[in-house]
Amino acid sequence: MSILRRPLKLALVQLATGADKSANLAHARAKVIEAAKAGANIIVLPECFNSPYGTNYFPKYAEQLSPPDSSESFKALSAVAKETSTYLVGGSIPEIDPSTQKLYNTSLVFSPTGNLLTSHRKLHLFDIDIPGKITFKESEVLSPGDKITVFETEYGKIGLGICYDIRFPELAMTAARKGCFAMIYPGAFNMTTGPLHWSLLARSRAVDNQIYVALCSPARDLSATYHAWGHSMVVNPNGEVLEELEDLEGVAIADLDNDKLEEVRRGIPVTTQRRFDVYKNVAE
Ligand SMILES: NC(=O)CC(=O)C(=O)O
Repeated sequence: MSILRRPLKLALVQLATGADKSANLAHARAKVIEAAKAGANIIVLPECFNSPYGTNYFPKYAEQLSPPDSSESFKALSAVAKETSTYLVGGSIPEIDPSTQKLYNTSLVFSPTGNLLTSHRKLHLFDIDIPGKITFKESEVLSPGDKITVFETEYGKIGLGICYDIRFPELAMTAARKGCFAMIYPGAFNMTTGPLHWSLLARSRAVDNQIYVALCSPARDLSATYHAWGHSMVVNPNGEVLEELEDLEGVAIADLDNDKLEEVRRGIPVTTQRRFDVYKNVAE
């Protein structure tokens, strides 16, 4: 059976965001509607699309996601998924768990009827220190998630990670082995790691697993404290970039189909040549 059951249009909304949450939500709604009008079936928003990205902002912008009525962002995302009858990968937002007071970087995914399909809490926290360039420590305020996220759509299964999660090939590999045709990562690389690794990692995860990979960034805002790299992109199972934006706001739309996936897997059959008898347990 095909792992991508029928062709689809995937849209990445590289959103220009600011400090006003309600304005960000309204703007996201307008861009999702624009993408849907262009024929998109699955639409993706960026990491931290309703707030600036930075450890000092997470507590201020955090929302409780249960019950859903308590979250302005949950309601807005669900409503626009339903209004446009599209699958919506709602980027990520800072979440607070009211029972533990812990904060998470969380992505919500909605079905075309506006129902929550799944949520993913960023598994690997972005803690880096590159002297003279960038120091960022999400773990000072955030807690990590503890599960792999794969969701079912009428097109097939999709794996979900957030930004830094892409640096861990085990996650994409596990999702691919569960039958996913794509990995989607809302993300916000920066002016140091963006040029170095953004495209390389997207293409690597695609080639490793012979799947589609999509990365969706906020647009770059030089007045913000964190300068996002932008360059939202869709890569095919051969590691070729199908669509890529620059740094400004925009919508990238790519056509995904099973023929390409099968052609790549037939041509270079690594998917069926794995030697799990030799590397049974990569965690050893
Ligand atoms: N922002 C992130 O989570 C990750 C990132 O910028 C990087 O890995 O580089």
